[in-house]
Amino acid sequence: MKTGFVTIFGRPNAGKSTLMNALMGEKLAIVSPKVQTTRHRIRGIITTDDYQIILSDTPGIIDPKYKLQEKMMMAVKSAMEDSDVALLLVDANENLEEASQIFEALKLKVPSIVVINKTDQTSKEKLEEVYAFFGSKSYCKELIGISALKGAQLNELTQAILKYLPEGDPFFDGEEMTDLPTRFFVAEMIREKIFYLYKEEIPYHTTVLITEFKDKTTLTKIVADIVVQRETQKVILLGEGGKMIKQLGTQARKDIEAFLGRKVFLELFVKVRPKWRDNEFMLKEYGYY
Ligand SMILES: Nc1nc2c(ncn2[C@@H]2O[C@H](COP(=O)(O)OP(=O)(O)OP(=O)(O)O)[C@@H](O)[C@H]2O)c(=O)[nH]1
Repeated sequence: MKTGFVTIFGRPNAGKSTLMNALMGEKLAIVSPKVQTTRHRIRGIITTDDYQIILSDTPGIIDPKYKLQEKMMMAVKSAMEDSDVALLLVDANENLEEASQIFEALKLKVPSIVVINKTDQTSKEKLEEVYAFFGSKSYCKELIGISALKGAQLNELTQAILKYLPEGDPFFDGEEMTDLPTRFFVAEMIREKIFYLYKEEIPYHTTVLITEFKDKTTLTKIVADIVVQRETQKVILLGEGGKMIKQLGTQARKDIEAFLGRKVFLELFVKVRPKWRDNEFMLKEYGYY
């Protein structure tokens, strides 16, 4: 059996989370059109009779400006240290030179597959240019074009990954899909809705903390704090007469119900915690290690 750790690296918005979900056939990682949606390393486990791939989605690689972003980059680093294969994901339409510089700077010691994403919205000529560009790079063991969104060429990608995975016994039970707790995904689903519903900086100043999670006979009761940095952000989150937070709650609850497969009672509170993104203690409390 082939077993090993595969990490998806790439710049913000390359489509890492979309690829992770497409390979898993399940939505584990949250996705949004905004950059820096992913803040943690998220592990998904794919087990078949022939292989176990332990896939990691990582935050987009950036130059950190505040402590939260430093933590995000530490998540990238820790994923780097225990991978057998790296997927270097690039949006076919992004700046290739900048993407390549980042891949080079990772100084990966493991085989790297350059994965060109978003081929569904890329012209043939442009794709040829991208292939030629990465094909000549020394870190590129293998080159493959996909569309994570449309699910194109994913079998080919899996076959390419398997070529480089070592033989070994599975690390996880075949039934397990992730090593992260349910609460984590619930908080992420709320966070995803914030990325969709609120404009500009709001999602970047916000985090979500699950404070209560109780399975009752007919439903699961979930209470969460939405943490922001300033009073003005709290006002925006709530919206006029609480309109926005109500919408957020309804949308998040629907996703959580589908995820848990049972009815959910979701209660949301907005808390102001000045400068939480730069506070080591609060970052820990909110799950950023
Ligand atoms: N057209 C097209 N869009 C895609 C594809 N893959 C991802 N996207 C879109 O690109 C955007 C970013 O996708 P994500 O999966 O959140 O990207 P990410 O790399 O995880 O982003 P960060 O969290 O910023 O690191 C979303 O709007 C996706 O729907 C693709 O193959 N084709």
